[in-house]
Amino acid sequence: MGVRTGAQYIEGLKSRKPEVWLSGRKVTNVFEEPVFKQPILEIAKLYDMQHDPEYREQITHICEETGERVNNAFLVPKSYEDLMKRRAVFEAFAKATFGLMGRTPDFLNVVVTSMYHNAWFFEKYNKNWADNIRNYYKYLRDNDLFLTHAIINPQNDRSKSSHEQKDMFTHLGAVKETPDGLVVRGAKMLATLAPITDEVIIYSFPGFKSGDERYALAFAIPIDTPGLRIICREPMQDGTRSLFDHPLASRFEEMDALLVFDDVVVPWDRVFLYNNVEAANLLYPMTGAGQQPAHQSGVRGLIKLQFATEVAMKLADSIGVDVYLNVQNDLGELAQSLESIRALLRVAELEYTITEHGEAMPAYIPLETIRGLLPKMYPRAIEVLQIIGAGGLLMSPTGADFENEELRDSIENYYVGREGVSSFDRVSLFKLAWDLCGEAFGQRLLQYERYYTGDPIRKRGIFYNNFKRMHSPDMVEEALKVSTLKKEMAAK
Ligand SMILES: Cc1cc2nc3c(=O)[nH]c(=O)nc-3n(C[C@H](O)[C@H](O)[C@H](O)COP(=O)(O)OP(=O)(O)OC[C@H]3O[C@@H](n4cnc5c(N)ncnc54)[C@H](O)[C@@H]3O)c2cc1C
Repeated sequence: MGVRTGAQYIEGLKSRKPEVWLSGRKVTNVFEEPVFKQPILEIAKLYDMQHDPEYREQITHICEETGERVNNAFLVPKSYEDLMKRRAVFEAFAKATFGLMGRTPDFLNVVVTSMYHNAWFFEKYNKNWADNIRNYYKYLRDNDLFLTHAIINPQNDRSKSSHEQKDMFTHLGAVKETPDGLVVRGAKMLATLAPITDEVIIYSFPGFKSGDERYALAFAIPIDTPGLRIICREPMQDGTRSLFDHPLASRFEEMDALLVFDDVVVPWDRVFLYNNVEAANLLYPMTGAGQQPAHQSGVRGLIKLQFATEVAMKLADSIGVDVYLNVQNDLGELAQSLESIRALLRVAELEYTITEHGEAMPAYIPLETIRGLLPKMYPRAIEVLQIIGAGGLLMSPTGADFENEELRDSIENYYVGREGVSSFDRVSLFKLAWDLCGEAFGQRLLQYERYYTGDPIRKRGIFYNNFKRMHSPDMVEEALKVSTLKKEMAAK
């Protein structure tokens, strides 16, 4: 089939009946559910972009194997030019969503593409696993599917490993083997956008210990597989809020969910790894499943930071406070953060390496530096928005107030900004800013930036250990050479 349209994506959703729980009730029709409707339409727009002459050549290519047009997320990058083709789709999708949707289809399609190219890793342990990941990649690519993923065990007792939890199947684990497939039971988190995807892929961050064999798993199944229950967190909007009052929160909410597997049968041809602690721990670092999507996250993070910076600049300008040094200082800081991330991303792309298996890999150090800095820079951008908007963020009337004749004079007089900024423009802008920095929607966006790629504290620890391994302190050794004391002592 090759690239789908938005309508085909929606048809796919309508053809499935996943078990989705939302605020205490079972959702019977995902597409008609108000909470999901607008986010579905936003994702559908991304699928339509693949056919739009403005984007088509930049974000898709003709697949050598099938002759069909497919998304660049499915391109195995072998050169700098290929990395740029992938960047084009990351950037186009991120710009279309202002960087506010992190798990757009390109994210996990890049993960599976990288696993496919590194099927040698699976082959080391089991030939069937390698065949399965190769076939799965082709299935995804040729049907242009949208995945969610759940790679974290639920937060129960973090001081104990999976096999030490009170219940053997609190964390997702294998129950038994059957001729039809592997039976799995237990939970995984935090499957963003799960209700509106086609399939789910399960794998894990490293950290399994001996005794955790049954939890050392990787597989993918359709999102409506019997026994798979999707329990959504409380929604942050009810799907009926006006676009004027909530221009972002009403459109871009990414639902997060806990996945519960109630004796789900995973067909054997969908099992990529099982019962092997070593393989489960090495999957993430050895297959590019961590590093390749960091390119997508870096591009997406840059656009999101750019968006927050632009909103802050426009907000300050609209009420004339950017004449003050303190405000210029805060805005200058955001602009410098933005430029730092932009530069790091370029370095990651320009300093790419080719792995021994022929895959172009954006550079680890700058990508991980982005991952380490954004969880500090983005919350700071949100703080600056709150500081500059101050009380004005809490005085916006609603769209309904604008439409009421009786209030017209008051609204037109008292909500205006600096000269040339009408009350309508000023209030619209402040509402946009409040969605980002005040609404529960905005707080989730902030929490996403802190945690979407794992615990930033442990990530930075891992980064430092890798940096230390890759970086010898030559300058210090050079500086210490001037002292002759060591030689004199050795001579004695
Ligand atoms: C908005 C959002 C969307 C997400 N989307 C997805 C998704 O689509 N798919 C997915 O799989 N995951 C997703 N995640 C989950 C994300 O991967 C995790 O939040 C992240 O890995 C951190 O794990 P945790 O939340 O369980 O925190 P924990 O690991 O429980 O950490 C909680 C606190 O305890 C500390 N801590 C815990 N264990 C240790 C330890 N061993 N050593 C030192 N300190 C420790 C941490 O530093 C942290 O402060 C999402 C998260 C968020 C917030």
